[in-house]
Amino acid sequence: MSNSAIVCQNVTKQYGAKRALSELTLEIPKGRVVGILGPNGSGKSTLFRLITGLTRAEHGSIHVLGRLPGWRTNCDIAYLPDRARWYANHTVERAFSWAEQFLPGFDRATAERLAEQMHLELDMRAGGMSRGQEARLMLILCIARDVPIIILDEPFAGIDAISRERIIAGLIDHMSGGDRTVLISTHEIYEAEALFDYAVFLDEGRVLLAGDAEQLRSQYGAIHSIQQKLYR
Ligand SMILES: Nc1ncnc2c1ncn2[C@@H]1O[C@H](COP(=O)(O)OP(=O)(O)OP(=O)(O)O)[C@@H](O)[C@H]1O
Repeated sequence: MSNSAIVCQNVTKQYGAKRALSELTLEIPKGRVVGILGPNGSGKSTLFRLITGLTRAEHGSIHVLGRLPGWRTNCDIAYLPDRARWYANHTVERAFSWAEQFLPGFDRATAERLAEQMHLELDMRAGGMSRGQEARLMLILCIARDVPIIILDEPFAGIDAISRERIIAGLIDHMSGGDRTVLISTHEIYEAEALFDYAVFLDEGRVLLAGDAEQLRSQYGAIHSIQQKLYR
């Protein structure tokens, strides 16, 4: 059985004349927390949309747990898209009930524990939440699922530093020692660095550098300083 969670071979994705991914080849091992890093427009969200089957590549192949992306592989993926929102009239409690019914692998007890840890009250309505509170709700709905792959697209965007620290601490606590593969794209690399044990640096739809975070650190220094050097 393969040790790879996701395998991309020579993947090219065009949006009209714009090439978002260009002959991208990448192998992500199972059971790692992976930082998908790169400047605006480097192709991070496009890669996630291809993995979740929301869009198709013009060339190349993608395999998720050995299968082509589609509804079967999506039962194995919890995906938090960029700029995700929840139903305004749902309280946290109602969102958890909804998730229990409709999201494969959602565990309510885990969600309630995470909500307490991330200071999110169960009777709050999504419509009355601050951006940071809603971001925490969206994140919990994703990570409280017992699925082999979790994809978080910019989970910390627009969230203040205190809330970010709280979310990252909750994530580290929740993810540590698990056997899930977690892909996280973020520009908050300095704060999120401790989360990653594997890193992929993209630029203009290609992989510039990828590998085990410890090996990269011993070779080049901290992940955030690698980023500074690569995109200078
Ligand atoms: N639906 C679309 N139609 C046209 N062009 C698109 C579309 N989605 C993405 N692109 C383009 O593809 C390229 C890659 O975009 P993508 O959103 O994947 O980058 P990203 O690395 O996630 O960026 P960011 O860090 O800003 O979220 C960009 O140049 C973007 O403008």
